[in-house]
Amino acid sequence: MITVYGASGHAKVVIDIIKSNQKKIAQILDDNEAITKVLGFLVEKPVAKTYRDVVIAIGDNKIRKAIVKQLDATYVKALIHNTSVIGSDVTVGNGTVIMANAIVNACAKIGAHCIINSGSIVEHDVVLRDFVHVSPGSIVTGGVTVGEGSQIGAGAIILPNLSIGKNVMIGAGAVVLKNVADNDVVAGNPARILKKNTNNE
Ligand SMILES: CC(=O)SCCNC(=O)CCNC(=O)[C@H](O)C(C)(C)COP(=O)(O)OP(=O)(O)OC[C@H]1O[C@@H](n2cnc3c(N)ncnc32)[C@H](O)[C@@H]1OP(=O)(O)O
Repeated sequence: MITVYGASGHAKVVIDIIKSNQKKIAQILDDNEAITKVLGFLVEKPVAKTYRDVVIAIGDNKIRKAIVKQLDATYVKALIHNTSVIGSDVTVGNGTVIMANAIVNACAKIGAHCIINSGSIVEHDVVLRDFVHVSPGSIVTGGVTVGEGSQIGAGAIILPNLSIGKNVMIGAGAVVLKNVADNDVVAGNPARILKKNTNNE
C-alpha cells in the first residue's frame, strides 16, 4: 500500500504507475484544500508527519524537497513503470519515480526523489544527484552528471560527459554543448544562459 503525497497533475501520472504495477493506494494527501478528488480518489489533508511507503508526487523540485524534509517517512524504494527499460548495474534512490517508456541505461546512478519522466532517456554512466527532474522526451547522454535539484526541460539534449550544476533549469528543447554552472537557467540551441534560477530561495 502506497501513500501518494500530492494530488495535482504529476500525481495523476504517479497514480497510473501504481495502478499499472498492480499496487494499492493507501491514501492521497495534499495541503491544497481546493483539491478534493483526483482520478476518482478522495484527497485528504495531511495531518500526521509520519508515514510509511510514501511517494512524493510533486513535480516541482523545490516543493518536493521541502516536503521530504518535513516528513518523518519511509519512502518507496522507487516507483518504476513497467514499460520503462532499466539497464544493468543501474542504481535508483528512494522515492524516485521512473515513468512510462523512460530508458535508463547501464551503470547510471539515479539519486533519491528524482523524476525520470515519460519517454526520457538517461544514458549509460550518467549520475543524477537527488531531486533531479528529467522532463518528458529529454536525453541525458552518456557520462553526464546532473547536480541536486536541477531540471532538464522537455525535449532537451545534454551532450556526453558534461557537468550540469545544482539547481539548474534547462529550457525545453535546449541543446546543451557546455558545462552549466550551479543555479543557471539556460535555453536554446546551442543553449545559452538566460538568467539565474531563483527557485531555490
Ligand atoms: C510532465 C510535464 O509537463 S514536465 C514539465 C516540463 N517543463 C518544461 O520543460 C518547461 C521548461 N521551461 C522552459 O523552457 C522555460 O521557458 C524557461 C525555464 C527556459 C524560461 O522560463 P522564463 O524564465 O519564464 O522565461 P521567459 O518565458 O520569460 O522567456 C525569456 C526569454 O527566453 C526565451 N525562451 C524561454 N524558454 C525558451 C526555450 N525553452 N528555448 C528557447 N528560448 C526560450 C523566450 O523566448 C524569451 O526570449 P526574449 O527575451 O527574446 O523574448
